[in-house]
Amino acid sequence: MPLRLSLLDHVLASFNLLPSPLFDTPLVPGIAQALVTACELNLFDTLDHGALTLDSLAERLDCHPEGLKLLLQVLISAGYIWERKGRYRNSRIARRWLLTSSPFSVAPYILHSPDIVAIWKNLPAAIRTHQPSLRMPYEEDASDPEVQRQLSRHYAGLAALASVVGREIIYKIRLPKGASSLVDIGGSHAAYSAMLCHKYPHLQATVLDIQPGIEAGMRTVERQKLAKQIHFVCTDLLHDAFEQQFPATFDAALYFHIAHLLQPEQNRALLTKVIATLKPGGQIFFVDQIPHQTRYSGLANIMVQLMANTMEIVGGTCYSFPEVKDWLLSCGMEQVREHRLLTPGATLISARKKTT
Ligand SMILES: C[S@@+](CC[C@H](N)C(=O)[O-])C[C@H]1O[C@@H](n2cnc3c(N)ncnc32)[C@H](O)[C@@H]1O
Repeated sequence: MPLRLSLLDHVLASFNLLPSPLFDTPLVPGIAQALVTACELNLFDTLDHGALTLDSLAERLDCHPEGLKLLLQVLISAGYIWERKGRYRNSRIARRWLLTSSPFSVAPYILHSPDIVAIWKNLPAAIRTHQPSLRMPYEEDASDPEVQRQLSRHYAGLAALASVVGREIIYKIRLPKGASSLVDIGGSHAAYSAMLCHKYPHLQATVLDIQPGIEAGMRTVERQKLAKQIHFVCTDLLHDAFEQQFPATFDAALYFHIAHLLQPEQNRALLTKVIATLKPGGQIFFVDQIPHQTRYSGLANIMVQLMANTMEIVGGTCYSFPEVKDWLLSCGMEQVREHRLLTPGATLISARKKTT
């Protein structure tokens, strides 16, 4: 965690004797930049095979030792690096969450985070006008090399996030008995479909997305050798009648992190099409940042609130459980249930398609 307060800091802060707003900025953004810089330099992976002295680490990272020392000091204070007798090594946090070799690595999301921070520069305009001032990244011209790089960071970041939050979600998902087919709406990187295919080896998953998303998904499929189980269909979810290609075809649908991108009427229209692709009794699994479901976690609260602010800038929003439930019931679903997750910031909702 970036801000590690000593007991004295805590006591002074609790008596309101410290200028706490100065910790939120510029301290936290400064620590964030140090972390992004370390990931861009590949610092944590370089320390994966053991502790190194400043000079040998600087040589491997092609940095000046005196410059690198300053960065290391911040990373030590923030809890990412340990130093002993002049040798530097990864902390437990860095080993679990930042190494390419770790199945829990969120490093790709850290590398993507400056793109999110750049969106926040438009927050004042969005708050004043309650109008989007930027387009969604998916609406940008995907033939532009800079947009391609940005989308590639975005999908890699989302896939990394899936490796963290996905385990708990996939553990909680119980597909209908004998289920053999799944549609993953806007599934792009295919990480959730891949986890479900590992859990249900007879499952066939179809990922619907735009071409740049599919390219990210194909990399996952190739890495995890799932070409026989995961297939891709390039479609515009909002404008194409994909449900005509798949009438009552699937046992289950994933609708993960899609709702917050869309207006309520768009969600209702898209869900209607998705549900038309489900067999009677088929299930939909919905994951998103849901406000008011997170009273148990301060972290979850702030994550959902920041997501709502981000979406305000690009024309989306975060929806409450009653709103989602209302869409699902009006689209012919029943048994709408909310499943609490320990991982902060996401909520799983499941529902079943009526059989009559
Ligand atoms: C926020 S991401 C969610 C990705 C994935 N479901 C997850 O939970 O990590 C939204 C996804 O919707 C896809 N998408 C956005 N607009 C789309 C459209 N009009 N047609 C098809 N896919 C779209 C994006 O490419 C992206 O993969």
